[in-house]
Amino acid sequence: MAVALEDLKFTLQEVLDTFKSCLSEHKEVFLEHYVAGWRGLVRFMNCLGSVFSFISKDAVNKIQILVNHLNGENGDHYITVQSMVKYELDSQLVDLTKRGSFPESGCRTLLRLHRALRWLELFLERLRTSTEDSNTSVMCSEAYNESLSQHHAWIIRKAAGTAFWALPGRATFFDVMNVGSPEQVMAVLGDALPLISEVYQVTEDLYAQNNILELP
Ligand SMILES: CCCCCCCCCCCCC/C=C/[C@@H](O)[C@H](COP(=O)(O)O)NC(=O)CCCCCCCCCCCCCCC
Repeated sequence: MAVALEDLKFTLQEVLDTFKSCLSEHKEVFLEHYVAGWRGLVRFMNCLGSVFSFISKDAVNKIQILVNHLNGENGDHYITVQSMVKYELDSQLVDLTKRGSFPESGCRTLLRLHRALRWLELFLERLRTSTEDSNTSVMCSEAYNESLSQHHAWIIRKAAGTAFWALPGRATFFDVMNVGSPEQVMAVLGDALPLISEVYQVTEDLYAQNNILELP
C-alpha cells in the first residue's frame, strides 16, 4: 500500500507538471505532454477501483492511438495539436461527417479526450470549492451531465452514472491524492485548474476555428 501511495504522489505531481508544460510560449499544445497528462489521470483513476476500468480502458485506447501517431513515420506532424490538425485536414485524413476511412484520426481521437478534459475541469472546480459534507458522486455526475454526457449514448451514460456511485467519499478521495491536508489539496487544485482550463480553451478555439468540434 505504501508503495502504491508513493507512486500516486509522484503521479499527481506529474499530472500537474505535464499540464504545466503542455503549452508553448505561442500557446501551442504539445501532444506528448497532453498525452502524458492523461496517462497520469488514468493511473489515478485506476487507484480508485476496478469499477472504473471500462472508462480507463477507453482512455488508454485513445492515448495509445495518439502515441502511435506521435511515434509513426509522420510523427513530425504530431508535435503539437495545431500541427496535427493542419496536417490531417490538409491531407484529408479525417472523417468529417460520418465514420468511414479514418476511425483513428488524431483529430477525432483527441476530441474525445478534449471533451473529457472539460468534465475534469468542472469536477475539479467542484472539489476545490467543496466542503466536508460535499458528496463526490454528486459532484462527479453534475460535472458529467454538464459536459461529456451530451456526447454519449444512453447506455454509456447509464454505465457512467452507475460507476460514479462507487466513488469514494471526499475524505478518502483527498487521502488518495496524497498531497497533504484538505487545505493543501485545495491549493494544489487552485494551482492546476487555470492551466487545465487554458489547455482546454486553446484546443476548443482551435477546433472551433477549423469547424471540427463535432467529428464523428
Ligand atoms: C474519478 C472518476 C472518473 C470519472 C470519469 C468521468 C468520465 C466518464 C466517461 C465515461 C466514458 C465511458 C467509456 C466509453 C466512452 C466512449 O464511448 C467515448 C466515445 O468514444 P468513441 O467516439 O470512440 O466511441 N469516449 C470518451 O468519451 C472518452 C472518455 C475518456 C474518459 C477519461 C476519464 C479519465 C478520468 C480521469 C479521472 C481523474 C480524476 C482526477 C482527480 C484529481
